[in-house]
Amino acid sequence: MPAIIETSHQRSASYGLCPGARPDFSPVERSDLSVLIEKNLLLHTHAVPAMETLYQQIINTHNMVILTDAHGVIVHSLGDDDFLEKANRVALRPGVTWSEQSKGTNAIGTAIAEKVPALVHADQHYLAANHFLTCSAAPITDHMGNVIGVLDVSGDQRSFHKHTMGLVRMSALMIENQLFSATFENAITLHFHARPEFIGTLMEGIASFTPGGRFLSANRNGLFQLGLTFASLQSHTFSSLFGIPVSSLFDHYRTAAPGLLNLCMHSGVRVYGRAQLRLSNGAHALNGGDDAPPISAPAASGNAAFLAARRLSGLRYLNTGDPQLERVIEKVNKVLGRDIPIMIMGETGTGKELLAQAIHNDSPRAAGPFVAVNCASIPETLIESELFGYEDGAFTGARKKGASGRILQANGGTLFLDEIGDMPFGLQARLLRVLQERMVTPLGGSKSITVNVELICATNHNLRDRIARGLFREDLYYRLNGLVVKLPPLRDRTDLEVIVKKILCTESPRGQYTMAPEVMRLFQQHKWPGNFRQLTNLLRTAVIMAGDEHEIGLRHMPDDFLDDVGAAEAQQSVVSTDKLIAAGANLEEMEHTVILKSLEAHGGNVSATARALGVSRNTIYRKLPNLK
Ligand SMILES: Nc1ncnc2c1ncn2[C@@H]1O[C@H](COP(=O)(O)OP(=O)(O)OP(=O)(O)O)[C@@H](O)[C@H]1O
Repeated sequence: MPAIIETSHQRSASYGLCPGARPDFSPVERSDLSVLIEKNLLLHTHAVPAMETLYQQIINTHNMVILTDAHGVIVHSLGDDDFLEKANRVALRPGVTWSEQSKGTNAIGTAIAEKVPALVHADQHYLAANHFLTCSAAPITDHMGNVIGVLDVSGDQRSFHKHTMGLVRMSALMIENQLFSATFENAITLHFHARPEFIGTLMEGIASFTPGGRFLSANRNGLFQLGLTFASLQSHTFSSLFGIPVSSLFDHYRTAAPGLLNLCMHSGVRVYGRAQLRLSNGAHALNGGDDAPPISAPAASGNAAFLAARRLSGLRYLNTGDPQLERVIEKVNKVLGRDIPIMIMGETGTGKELLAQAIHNDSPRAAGPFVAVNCASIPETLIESELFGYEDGAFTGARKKGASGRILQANGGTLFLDEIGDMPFGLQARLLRVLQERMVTPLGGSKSITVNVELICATNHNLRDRIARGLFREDLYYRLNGLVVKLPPLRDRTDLEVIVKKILCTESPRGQYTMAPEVMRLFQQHKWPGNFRQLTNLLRTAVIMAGDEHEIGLRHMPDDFLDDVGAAEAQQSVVSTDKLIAAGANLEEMEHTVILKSLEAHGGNVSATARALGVSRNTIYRKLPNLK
């Protein structure tokens, strides 16, 4: 008999239980049962979906799935009818307690007593009346490590299956992780694992920190990976555990970088991570995708922790030393909170949305919602209902209860209309009316609702040009352009090196990567048509390519980038060949010059040079035998 069962039998005897005795079957009163469910509501809410999924795995196997509270009282059960009848005979039903004190050795009671998963099979049960059972139970713990309930699968002992225990443990873990995610408000949470593919799975570690970086708690796998007990973690902070400031985690979250953070734990073990911010109104957003829900306002304004978290994404974090951008920030700062619409111009990827979010975060409306709408990405037929909302049954396909619309959702906060130049002409008049009257009327509705939104628009079109072509209303244009600011494209910024360092730091917060000078030179020359979006993606890939190497060189650059810069190089060479021709150089000399120039640009990397010039490496070696 396993040691855990033997110890449990001794405990059962010490409770004065007799193996042959008829156990106490009396369930609690029905009314007490509702109090019990009420008391365990959070556990019940998160456990029921997991129990249903678990039940689907074991359906028709003469088993049942059971949830108990911390004392072993059954709160909820699901089971096969034929087995339920048998189970009833031993009172495996809601309201009955299965603690060891009441039933002797059994999986539920023993899991609670030992705080570990327990499998109790047939005659391992203390009471002879329960020998026909086989039971697998796993305790469910809260964020402090306290057992708050037990998940159990019990069935006829002839139906024993060796995988049942594994299923129960995984389901209990799933419930714990869900409870953990619902626990902390105003916290930044790190989801981490040594293997990136495990993030988002049951195996991930989850650790929550206050916005100031103080450790709050970690789930079971988080504690395991950190290698510290819950008690000893209480004195830790994000930076004492991961060696970087918690602001890096916010930075990663703020830039919505789809890549994972590469972190080094205090133990020296490397892990990958992703940040999640949970705010006091229950709104949360996972980084890593355009479909992340917008952050909306907390119920009560003035929440210090919430505002602290927001400020970490403010305007001053965008200022990396470029004088043009400094002027933009200066101007914007002057109109903050003055009810002046801001129009942001700039090429794609120059950070228009990030600037709009930073303006909101620094404005007196920071505690209100920030709602972003991209007018170019919503089909013309849907944009009206998306913006203005609609009443019950306003059009075919409308949701039964209607929808509030994005303008109303931004009430009390900021509405960011991206690509405003693409707003259908017909709707522009409606938008103008909303801005002038500060009222919105949902589609199909007759009542107007007062709204109070700060408006920020962005465009990369020349709106004057669109007005001249009859595509944009002049009156709306004048209503929108209170303060017009222009974000410089990356190629015109003087702070490229700082930007690169900042992005590298976000991608790999320990700052272990530097750029090879020849790559930086190419970066300075490149036109960056995709601006920040292109640069961020390129660096993200380069960091992965570099792996354990500390310097990012040309060999870590993607081919399309090398092709682009190669083509530009070649063009520059053509210009200089004019000079060579004028100087009377022959073809061979010109070829030498072009190859040498390209080699220089590629830091002497023959493969990159060959790729850029569209020839094989052998050709390069043949033309420049001294290279070998
Ligand atoms: N200053 C910055 N530092 C780091 N990353 C930035 C910065 N500005 C923008 N980015 C990143 O570049 C990407 C594009 O930014 P954003 O969406 O704000 O640009 P945009 O001008 O609104 O683009 P579009 O015109 O295509 O909508 C985002 O992933 C953003 O996180």
